[in-house]
Amino acid sequence: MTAVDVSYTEDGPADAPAVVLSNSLGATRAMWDAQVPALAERFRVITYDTRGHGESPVPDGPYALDDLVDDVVALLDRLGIERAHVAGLSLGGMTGMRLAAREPARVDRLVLLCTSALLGPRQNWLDRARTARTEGMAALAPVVVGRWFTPEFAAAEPATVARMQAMIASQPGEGYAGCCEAIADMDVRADLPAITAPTLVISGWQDPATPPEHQQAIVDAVPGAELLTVSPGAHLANVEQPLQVTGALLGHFDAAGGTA
Ligand SMILES: O=C(O)CC1=CCC(=O)O1
Repeated sequence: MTAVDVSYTEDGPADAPAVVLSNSLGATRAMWDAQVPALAERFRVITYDTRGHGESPVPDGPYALDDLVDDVVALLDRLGIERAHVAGLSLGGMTGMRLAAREPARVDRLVLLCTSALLGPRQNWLDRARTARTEGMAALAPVVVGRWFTPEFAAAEPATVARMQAMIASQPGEGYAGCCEAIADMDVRADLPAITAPTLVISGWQDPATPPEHQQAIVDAVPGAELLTVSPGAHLANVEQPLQVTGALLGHFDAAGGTA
């Protein structure tokens, strides 16, 4: 499949080092709203909607992980960016791992949040894709959002949870299904030793979707990778723990030098 022109937003100084943020399945670039203002003080921040999500094109699925990587490379080319720091959560992290292994010259430093190098069972993803196509996203949204936050956060922040559930429900069924199929066939374990970008891996201690042992496996395989575990935190740890995660992103990317 050829790359699509994904929809994106730029924040921060155009001449600062670039940071690209890649969203999770069922989310849009708005999932990074808590991180962008602080990052944009020092970096040229590009958030985008993964194909099949938000305002990006929705080609017919299935998609492959390499399609999602091709879209990021095309975005970097479109923006004239040779090399960027990259952070991705869950599906975004899968894209980040494959991008960093396949196109090492394009990735400076890497942050992988609440993600996995192999996320089975395959049939579950194919079943979820079928539900998205036949019943629509409103059928999936309540279950999916239940994995995004700890019960304590959900009780304390019902408006945030409602907003996120609405975000999931508004995704195109075909686009969501195509990305489920990309996850079904995704296995980047062999890519991990080839990642040369300095890598920080972030776990949500209470994440039921990609539990911490998935991130530990990534840390064990990526040369020099470091692990940060946030708690309490479930799958969308950047939303539940915005200060800690934003600080970690800044610290990791700043180590390469940003705009003072
Ligand atoms: O939706 C889920 O179950 C969690 C998830 C897996 C990949 C992703 O991006 O989110």
